[in-house]
Amino acid sequence: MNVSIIGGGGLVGSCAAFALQAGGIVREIALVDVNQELVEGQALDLLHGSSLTADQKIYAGGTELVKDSDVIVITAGLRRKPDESRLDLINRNVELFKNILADVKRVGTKPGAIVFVVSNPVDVLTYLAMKELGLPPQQVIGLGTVLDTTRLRSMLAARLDVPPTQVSTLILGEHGDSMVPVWSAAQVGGLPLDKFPGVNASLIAEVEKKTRGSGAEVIKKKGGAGFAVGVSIADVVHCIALDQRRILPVSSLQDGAFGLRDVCISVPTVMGRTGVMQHLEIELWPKEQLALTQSGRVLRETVDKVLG
Ligand SMILES: NC(=O)C1=CN([C@@H]2O[C@H](COP(=O)(O)OP(=O)(O)OC[C@H]3O[C@@H](n4cnc5c(N)ncnc54)[C@H](O)[C@@H]3O)[C@@H](O)[C@H]2O)C=CC1
Ligand SMILES: CC(=O)C(=O)O
Repeated sequence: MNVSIIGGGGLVGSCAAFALQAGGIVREIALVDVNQELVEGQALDLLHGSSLTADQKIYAGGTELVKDSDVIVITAGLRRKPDESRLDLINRNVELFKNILADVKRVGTKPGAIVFVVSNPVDVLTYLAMKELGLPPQQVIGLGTVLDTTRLRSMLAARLDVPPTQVSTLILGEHGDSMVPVWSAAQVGGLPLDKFPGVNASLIAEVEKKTRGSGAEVIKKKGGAGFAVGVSIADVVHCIALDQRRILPVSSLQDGAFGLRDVCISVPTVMGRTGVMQHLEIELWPKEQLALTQSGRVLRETVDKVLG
C-alpha cells in the first residue's frame, strides 16, 4: 500500500505521516507540499526513525508522486481561526483546492485509487473532489466526523473514568457546527450509556458541548489539531489497506440513506479496499434524524452557493 499526503509538510499532514509510520502497515509514504524545504525536512525527520519502526519507504517530492498511490490524502489548505466556522473557510480554500485537484488530474491516478480529503470544510471539498476528478463516488471520501467521533468517545471515557476503547458511539452529519452526536447508539462496555452509573442528562450535555467546541479550543491553545487528526487519518487508511470493512463515519456521496441525497456527509459507512462499500441506515431518535436532515441541508446550500 502506497500512500501520498498532499500538504504533508503541514501540521495535519506530518502528524498523519507519523501515525502511518508508527502503524507500520503501509509500505510507502510520499509527502507532497508546495513548501519544498519544509516537506523535505518532515520526510527526513520521519526517515531518521525508520530503523525503529517498520520497513517503509518515506520520501518527499512533487505532485507526480500521486500517480503511484493507492490512497491520496489531501491535507493542504488554510486553517480556520478560532472564531471562524469550518464553512467560513470555503471562501479561502476553494480556489487553492481546485488547483490541487487540477494537478492531481493532470498527473493521473492509479485505477482504484482512493482520494481522501481532510482539508476544510471537508464535506464541501470532498464533494468538489468527487465532481472535479470524475472518479467513481466510492473512491472519494472525506475524514468527515471521524475526528469528532474519537473526541466524543475519548472525552466521555475520561469523564466516566473508563478505558476509551470501551466507549462506543458516533457523530454523524457535517464536520462542523451542525454535527449530530448519536446518543441513541451510545454504549459503554456493551451496556446502554444511560444505564451506566453516574450518567445523566447534564453529564451528556457537558460532554457534547466540550466535543462541539474542541476543534476551536485546540486551535486557540496550540494553533491547530495535529495528533488526534493524524491518528484519525491513519485509522481510515489502515481500514482501507487491510480491507477491514469496519463501520466508520467518513464523509461520502449520499444516495438516499437517512433521506440524504447528492451531498457528501458522514453516515455509518462500511469501508474496505475499494473505498465506500455500503451506507448503513440505523434508526435514530426523531430529534437526531431531524438534526441530520438539517445538517445535510446546510451542506447542500453551501455546495450550491460555492459551486453554482
Ligand atoms: N477534517 C478534519 O477533521 C480536520 C481538517 N483540518 C484542515 O486541514 C487543513 C490543513 O491544516 P494544517 O495542517 O493545520 O495547516 P498547515 O498550514 O500546517 O499545513 C498546510 C500545508 O498545506 C501546504 N499547501 C498549501 N497549498 C498547497 C498546494 N497547492 N499543494 C500542496 N501543498 C500545499 C502548505 O505549504 C502547508 O504545509 C486545514 O484546511 C484545516 O482546517 C485540520 C484539522 C482537522
Ligand atoms: C480544524 C478542525 O476541523 C478540527 O480540529 O476539528
